[in-house]
Amino acid sequence: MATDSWALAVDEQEAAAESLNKLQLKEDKVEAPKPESNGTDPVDNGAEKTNNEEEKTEDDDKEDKAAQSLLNKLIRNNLVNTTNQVEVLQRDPNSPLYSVKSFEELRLKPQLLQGVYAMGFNRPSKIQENALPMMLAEPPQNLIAQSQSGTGKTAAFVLAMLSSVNPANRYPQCLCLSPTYELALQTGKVIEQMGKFSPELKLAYAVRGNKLERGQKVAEQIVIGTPGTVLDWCSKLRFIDPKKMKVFVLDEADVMIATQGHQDQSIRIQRMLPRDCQMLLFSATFEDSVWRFAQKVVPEPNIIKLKREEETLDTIKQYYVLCNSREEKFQALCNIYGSITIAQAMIFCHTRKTASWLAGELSKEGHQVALLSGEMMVEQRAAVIDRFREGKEKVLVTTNVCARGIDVEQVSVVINFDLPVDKDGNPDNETYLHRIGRTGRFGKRGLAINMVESKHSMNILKQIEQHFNKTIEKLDTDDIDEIEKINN
Ligand SMILES: Nc1ncnc2c1ncn2[C@@H]1O[C@H](COP(=O)(O)OP(=O)(O)OP(=O)(O)O)[C@@H](O)[C@H]1O
Repeated sequence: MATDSWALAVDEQEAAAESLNKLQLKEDKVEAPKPESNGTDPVDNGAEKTNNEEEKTEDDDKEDKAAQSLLNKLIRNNLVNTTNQVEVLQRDPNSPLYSVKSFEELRLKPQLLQGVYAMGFNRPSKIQENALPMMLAEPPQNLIAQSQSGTGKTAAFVLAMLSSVNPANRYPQCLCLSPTYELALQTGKVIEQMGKFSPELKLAYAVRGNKLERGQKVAEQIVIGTPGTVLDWCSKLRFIDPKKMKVFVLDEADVMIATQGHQDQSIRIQRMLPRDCQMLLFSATFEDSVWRFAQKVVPEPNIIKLKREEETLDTIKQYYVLCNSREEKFQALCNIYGSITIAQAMIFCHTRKTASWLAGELSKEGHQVALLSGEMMVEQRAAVIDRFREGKEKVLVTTNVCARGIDVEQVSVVINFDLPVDKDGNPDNETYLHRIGRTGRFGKRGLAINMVESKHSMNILKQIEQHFNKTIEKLDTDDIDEIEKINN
């Protein structure tokens, strides 16, 4: 497998850099000054927010699905540990259900099997067990597959594409759509790695900045690209003949539909493909909007879903600490650090401003602190997470960005310096679960400590307690004996 003429040329780096910059979230906005605290007991203080519960600015850690997906790929080098079961809905329930426990059973071409093993894959993942036989079946089967990120979807459809290509034919036979330039590049890398022992198979990148001569035809058998450029190559520019496609993959459908333009372009591309082209669609999540899109793109699909493991907080001890101000919260944190041994901790703040203030204060106290926030480039975030994972820093201060997906085994304590709330100020239970789920992984015991600084945040805490039907106990951080007990 090689990328020849279409491998990104130097003069196209500009487009790449521009595209990468898009992943950089906007700069902090200056926040309006807040009124002074009246200094009364926050818990009896009405439902008002205190001066320390800053409003999030609109752009503060705006959710960027493409950035999160890229980050997950950059920081992950292994399959997500999952014991989940797969649910398979076959289009033809009469055909025997077939799943494989080994790659040999798939009767892959020897070079591909070699590629699979060279990547360090010993056996198929849960989703691959069921998806691969379906994708490699004769006649080809359409598939809509949903499973969490990191469960092996990319590897599965790459194998399906590589298997169906006829290397003797020098025109595109497999087309894969990715939502962004960077994600296309990541998938391209997997295609190159897995196709390493098949030098006759070639890959082209249909991404912005990759220009061909007028009248030229793509000779590579596999094309990976973003919807806008692929559409141009298939229609206006006619670099590709869509009628010859055998496999069409739409990857990261949930990220794709976050951009309306991409959704429309994908549908237009799909309509140019021949009826017998195999359609495969993958997504990590499946809200209604994704389903509606999937059904437009994939006719008569087989469906594979990974049943979500019930997330449980049973192994995590949860406490709250009552404070009056941001400074008191910080003091409580210092008391906790002074009393118990903490291998590694993650501390979550509501805004970037609080996070950087807290990181500064903790550094002054002599802690090795890493700060992770939304205005960093995705590559920088990945580097911070890697360092933390390696134990170079013991404390990671962060906002909601990156609450998901970070998997650091050493994290023994999660601190909600600010409780998670949604944009309307209501408790964000899902984020709470994700945050405190950073500790207590794989059945280990973990500790979660919530800082409460007003009646408002106490109400939020109570609602979180009710939602999870789990008592969150009060902790007096002025009492060293009491703090020591929580670690037992
Ligand atoms: N059968 C396997 N055995 C071991 N590792 C695997 C296997 N399949 C995939 N992997 C590895 O697991 C990681 C995640 O796989 P992959 O990227 O295919 O997941 P994904 O579900 O497509 O994730 P995303 O939703 O983020 O795109 C990769 O590092 C990949 O190399």
